[in-house]
Amino acid sequence: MSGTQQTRNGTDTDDASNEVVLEATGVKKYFAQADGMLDKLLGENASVKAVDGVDLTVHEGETVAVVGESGCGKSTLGRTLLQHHDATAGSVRYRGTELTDLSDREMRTHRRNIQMVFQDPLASLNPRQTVGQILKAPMEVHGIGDSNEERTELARDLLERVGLKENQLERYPKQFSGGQQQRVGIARALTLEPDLIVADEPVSALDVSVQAQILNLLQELQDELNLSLLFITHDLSVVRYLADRVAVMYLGEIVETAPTDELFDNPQHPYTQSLLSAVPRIDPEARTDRILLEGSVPSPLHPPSGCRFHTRCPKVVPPSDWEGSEEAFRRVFRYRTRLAAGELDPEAARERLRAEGESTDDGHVVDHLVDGTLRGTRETLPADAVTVIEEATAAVVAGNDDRASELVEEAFPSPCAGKTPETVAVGDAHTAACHRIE
Ligand SMILES: Nc1ncnc2c1ncn2[C@@H]1O[C@H](COP(=O)(O)OP(=O)(O)OP(=O)(O)O)[C@@H](O)[C@H]1O
Repeated sequence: MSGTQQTRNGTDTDDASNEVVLEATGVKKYFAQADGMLDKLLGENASVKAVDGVDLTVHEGETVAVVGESGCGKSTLGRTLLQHHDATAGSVRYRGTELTDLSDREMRTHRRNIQMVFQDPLASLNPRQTVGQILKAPMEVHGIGDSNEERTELARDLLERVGLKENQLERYPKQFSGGQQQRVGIARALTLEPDLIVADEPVSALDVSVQAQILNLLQELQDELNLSLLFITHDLSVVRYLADRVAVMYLGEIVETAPTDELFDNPQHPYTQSLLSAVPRIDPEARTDRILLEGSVPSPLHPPSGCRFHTRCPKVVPPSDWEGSEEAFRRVFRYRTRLAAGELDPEAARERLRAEGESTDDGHVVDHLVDGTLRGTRETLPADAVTVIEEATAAVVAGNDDRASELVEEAFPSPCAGKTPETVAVGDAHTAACHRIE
């Protein structure tokens, strides 16, 4: 990050004056693939690239949000930063100390400083312990408080601090509402007086009416205790008033980082733009049409080549010698993507023709699939492109999928599929990785 900005609690986050609490560089977390039959067929060395080269910095008193759809690797990133997972590669420094080099025993001391709040508070609280026991257990391990009475007193203070009553110390987690359970989860995270909290979807399991209360609580605590907060969420609307900076994650990579207001006002990456288009905006001028992304996040077992978002990107870049419009290119590129995903289904087409009493020979099936693909846009495409679509579809119907893929990959190349985009600065403290802005 460069330059100066104000954190939500009013302090400057100037590189020169504001200390870096957490600095992740090139962090990767790959999981060995489970030992199933399909996995064996896919190759022994296949690994799930859940986090794949992430750089992230959190300054003192700053809230950084990591956002992205489900399955983008956000939780894995959070857990890897906290050393709950061993990083496959990369560096994680907490106030200058390299955490990935520490032994378990050495890490235990640092855990005091970095705590986690989980999505499902009930699952993360021991049901057989009272709240008092839950709060006092970490204090005992870390030698906080000289006596049980002193620890009980500290636990009471914590409960009050998170908006619960001190007489609730003897209750069990199940006796609390969801929002109250999350308050207990937050109190537990605070027992060791950490200076960094990683909150993984802390409100997404709660009723909407309770979400704002928990977000307010986190913000109040942050102001009061000068905490740094790494806030993980799939919901961009949650971060608007909470985060100082946002890192947008897609399929294991950070694709855009910016101060929150800048990200909302001037998003650069098409993925960010599509996430933002789903956020309700009060200002009518700021409203944009909803950009619907097709499909879900691809498997991190075999992530797409080039820009990982290219298979779903509504702004995929045509090659320099493309003769049609950008819109026309995106249509043929979509065909290429569908074909690669095995979504062109000759048998379903044949069934439909049969049901309609039409001929089901290969020629008719090809025509039916091509018509479905072009759907009244034939005239808007260069003639060569139509020919390629016809030939590739014929290859699919003949059972030669490899030939079909070859044809479309050669005829409809895109820098987005061919080359990984560089992360470039697009403004003050604003970076993005997209071929459109290189
Ligand atoms: N222990 C594991 N072994 C194998 N794959 C895993 C493991 N943990 C996560 N993954 C895979 O890594 C990818 C990223 O998962 P992760 O939970 O980090 O994503 P996420 O963005 O936090 O999504 P969600 O909000 O749904 O948890 C997913 O494809 C997931 O299936």
